[in-house]
Amino acid sequence: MSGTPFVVRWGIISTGWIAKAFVEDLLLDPKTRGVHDVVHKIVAVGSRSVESAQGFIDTVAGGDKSIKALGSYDALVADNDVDVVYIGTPHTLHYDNTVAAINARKHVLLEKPATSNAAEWADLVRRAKETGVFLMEAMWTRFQPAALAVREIIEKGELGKPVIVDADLSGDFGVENIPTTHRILDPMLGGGAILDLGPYPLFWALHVLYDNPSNGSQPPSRVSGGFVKNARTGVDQNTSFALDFPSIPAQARLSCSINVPAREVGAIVRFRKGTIWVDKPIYCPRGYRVQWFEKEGRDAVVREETVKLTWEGRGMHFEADEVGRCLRDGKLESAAWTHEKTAVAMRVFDEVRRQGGYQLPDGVEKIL
Ligand SMILES: NC(=O)C1=CN([C@@H]2O[C@H](COP(=O)(O)OP(=O)(O)OC[C@H]3O[C@@H](n4cnc5c(N)ncnc54)[C@H](OP(=O)(O)O)[C@@H]3O)[C@@H](O)[C@H]2O)C=CC1
Ligand SMILES: O=C1OC[C@@H](O)[C@H](O)[C@H]1O
Repeated sequence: MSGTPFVVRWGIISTGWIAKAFVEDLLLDPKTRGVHDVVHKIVAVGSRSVESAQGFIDTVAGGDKSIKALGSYDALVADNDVDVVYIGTPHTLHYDNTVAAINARKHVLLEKPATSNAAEWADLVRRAKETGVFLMEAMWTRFQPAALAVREIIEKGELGKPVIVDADLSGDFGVENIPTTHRILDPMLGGGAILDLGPYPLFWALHVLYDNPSNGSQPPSRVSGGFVKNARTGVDQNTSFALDFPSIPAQARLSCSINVPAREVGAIVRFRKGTIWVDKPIYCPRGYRVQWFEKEGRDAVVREETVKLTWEGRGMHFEADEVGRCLRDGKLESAAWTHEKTAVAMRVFDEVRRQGGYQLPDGVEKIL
């Protein structure tokens, strides 16, 4: 492919675990994944302390002197060389950090879950549109090869319509021993399974069912959820939620837990004429298996295919490339992971928390 690649000039907010993982992927040469139209440049890293920003640049970016170390998030969003801000702070800070970035007229990619609740997200979308900046939740799974392949299989129609999506994401965070101020346990930081892990089982449901042509972009007609709470802080610990999509008709049965490891099979999509098993971890599957049945209602397997996918890096660069292309093309929203999909997700989380009786402490949600 010829032509000069579009340069995306990133400013990074925070220096925690995910910021490191994202930046490591940004630093990979896009050509290693066959991408020639977009390149990524890290312009600045903003942290609550300048030492942490510099330490991050030293350890993650080899001390690259062209990257500015900034001692506040305000300085980061004010930097004239930054086009788009990546936000990797804990969930309940996403809203304020994004408002600051939008007010500084920066485009934004913000980590999942987008916000603490649906009202905050709706407000961010309104602000981004009014200001004319791009905004996307960093649902990286949507842009990875496995999600694209599953979409293609469904569109071919050989398996018929999806009937059941069964997906779980769990992780054992050692909840008995970690400090109660850890982001997975602290209600002030939106702790618990639903907001941290829930976005991924929900992603597979939205990708397969909400986005299914027979659904006509209808949100789930019913959300039924429940959970066991963590004894130390009261955040949701073992959580399940079911979503009905009557126009298909289909149902998603989803779950997430913070005190057991991920199960062997990540997501299972069941059709009348076959099944797709998505490998774990469901946030970044590097393979899947498909079975075709003899005919509808007969589960004799006539064909089976196991696919393994490989790429360099973790897989966050795929979403970064999408951001670059949207900015290059002057789009304010990704057609693949739209504002509305994030809105549906946030409404589901609100409803599951409401049914389970998990209210964030007063003042955490900036808009109710
Ligand atoms: N897409 C994915 O695969 C993943 C996404 N995430 C998402 O990323 C977000 C952050 O998670 P993670 O990186 O694991 O968290 P970490 O605790 O590792 O990092 C969070 C960073 O946010 C900054 N921060 C600002 N205010 C606070 C505060 N009050 N308490 C703690 N940190 C603060 C700090 O950076 P500084 O000191 O530089 O200001 C800190 O290092 C979450 O929303 C999570 O859902 C997390 C893991 C994987
Ligand atoms: O997004 C995530 O994916 C991986 C999990 O381990 C992490 O807690 C979560 O934030």
